[in-house]
Amino acid sequence: MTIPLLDLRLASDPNQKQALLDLLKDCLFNVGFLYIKGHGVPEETISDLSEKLPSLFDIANSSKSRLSKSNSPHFLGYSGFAEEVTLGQQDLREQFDYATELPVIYDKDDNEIHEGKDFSKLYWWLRGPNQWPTEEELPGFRSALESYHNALADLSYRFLHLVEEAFDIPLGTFDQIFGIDTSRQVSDSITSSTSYSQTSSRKTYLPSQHRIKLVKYPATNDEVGQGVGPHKDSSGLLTFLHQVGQEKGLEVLDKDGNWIAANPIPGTFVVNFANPFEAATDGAVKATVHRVVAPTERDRYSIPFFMGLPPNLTVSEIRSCVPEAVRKMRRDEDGQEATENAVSSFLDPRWDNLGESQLRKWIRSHKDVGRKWYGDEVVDYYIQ
Ligand SMILES: O=C(O)CCC(=O)C(=O)O
Ligand SMILES: [Fe+2]
Repeated sequence: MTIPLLDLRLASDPNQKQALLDLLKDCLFNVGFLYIKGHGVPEETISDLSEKLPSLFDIANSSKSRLSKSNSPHFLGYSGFAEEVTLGQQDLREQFDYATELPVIYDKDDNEIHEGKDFSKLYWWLRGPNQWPTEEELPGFRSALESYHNALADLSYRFLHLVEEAFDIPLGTFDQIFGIDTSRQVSDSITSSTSYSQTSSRKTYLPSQHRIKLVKYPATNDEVGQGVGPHKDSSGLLTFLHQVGQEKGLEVLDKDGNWIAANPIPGTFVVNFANPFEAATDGAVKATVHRVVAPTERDRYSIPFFMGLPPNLTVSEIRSCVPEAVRKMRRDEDGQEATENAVSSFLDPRWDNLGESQLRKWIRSHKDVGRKWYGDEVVDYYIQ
């Protein structure tokens, strides 16, 4: 089985656009992952950030400690080699987590009223500033990362407009949940001939927090190891992954349970569908299971961008953007019960707000940070 490669430039060619949308539908409903090219992100924006990664991971240990995630209630910053665990096994990688630069809006004192087991507003504390190396430590890093962030956010909105077209729903249906006017991208680059729906005023959301991970998988010198264990992404709706250089290791699970290599292809991003997408579509689009086999000879670097969702968005609200015709596809295939099981593993009704599932995810993968900032009672509640 080969992973489809979609050229997004075909979206602006009236003769080829339908073929692109048909292929996208196949990726959404049958394959589960894809590469994209012709995505409009300038090559220099990608290389400016990618080429700084070796120096970023080579900064002094004292700088890494200063930037440690344990300093951040927002789970932003550095985590050391093999500090994260997937499926009970250590991941052989180190990473820096960054996000849309946002001010802290969470007020701890305001939330003291939530006593007992009501932690339902704590997720606002995930929003907050990044931890940056100084200009002396890594010249130009912050501006390279911010440019990359902005370009990928723009790409994610444009890509979502194509998904809307593949779902046969009005262009701009999802715009209302991003709290910004994405109509500019619609007219700029996807199409000028299709109309899009006006954003509704029923509920407004603050701008999303997108997340970017900068990852290094050091060469293991011939030992086979787990770079990152099999998982579905849950930090947003869609993931756009840039694999730096030619190091292999990424594998995706196909419908028949086979691991398929998703080797780097220059000029492309790999696109994954994340858990909230699976929930929004009632399992019609399944979240992609993937893993990374640790490289044996040369270090491997990668940059996943996770398209964020507003934390106070509920699963039922995002579901209401997806038409019944799409959501029932999974039900027709597997029956009602299978749908419920697939979706409930991610979204327990106890944490219906996406923000709460995010907080739970971060606490589960970094319990020490959780205990330090959120306390034992909260951590024990979420890891049960
Ligand atoms: O490094 C990669 O290629 C994939 C990383 C990944 O799947 C993740 O961080 O969620
Ligand atoms: Fe992932």
